[in-house]
Amino acid sequence: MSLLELTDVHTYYGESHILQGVDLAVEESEIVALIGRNGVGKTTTLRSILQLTPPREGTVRFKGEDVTGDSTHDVAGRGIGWVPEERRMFGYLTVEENVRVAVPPEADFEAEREYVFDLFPDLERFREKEARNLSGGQQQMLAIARGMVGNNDLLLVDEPSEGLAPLIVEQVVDALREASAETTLVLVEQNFPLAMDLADRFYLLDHGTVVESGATDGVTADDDRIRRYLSA
Ligand SMILES: Nc1ncnc2c1ncn2[C@@H]1O[C@H](COP(=O)(O)OP(=O)(O)OP(=O)(O)O)[C@@H](O)[C@H]1O
Repeated sequence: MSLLELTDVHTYYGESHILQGVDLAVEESEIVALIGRNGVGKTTTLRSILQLTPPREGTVRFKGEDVTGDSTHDVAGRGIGWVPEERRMFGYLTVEENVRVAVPPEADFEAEREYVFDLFPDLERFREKEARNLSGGQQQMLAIARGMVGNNDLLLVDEPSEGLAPLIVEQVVDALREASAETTLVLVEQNFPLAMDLADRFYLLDHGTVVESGATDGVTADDDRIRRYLSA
């Protein structure tokens, strides 16, 4: 049984048929990258998993259970964390307060704080700093930390390297590697070499379906089967 399984998922925004039968599976402790041009449905796939935009057809299974049509709150509560593209944090709250608001009421805040600060010691140094005063890389790290809170078994990360300078991207990659020792990762990533470097496997999307997939080992952007879907 796979940790996450999407079968023939069709998702719409109004009348726009965005996902047109997505099939994918993610095994425990893997890092899986979703790649493809702008607008092919990568973010929509993450939204479909979380039931933020529930699929109209097909099924999403997590830990063997069909979660299609469940509330996002319930799906997340089963152990799925989300790091949205826009990072969504509270700018006027400190790093520590941002972690605090991510901790579910029933969880132990002290334990969760220790867990994320152990994982990301840089954040501990900035714990009193307001999130709006962090650098882009530090904000991304905080967003990842917030996604890790609650002992999630799966973390969905949307465009972690977007808008970051190369040196900062390296820090974020390190943070994701730290995270992956603890949890399974599915990431949407536009930076193709980075996606191949970080992930174990990839799914290449085009027009709302998976057109290629496999191990990332040795795959380059020059690969014919990749190039025709990535170049404009
Ligand atoms: N809320 C929405 N309402 C209507 N259409 C949407 C909405 N969000 C996204 N779309 C459209 O759905 C399609 C897929 O978007 P999606 O964000 O999943 O693409 P993506 O592969 O993640 O690309 P990007 O890197 O641009 O985010 C696009 O054509 C986009 O314009």
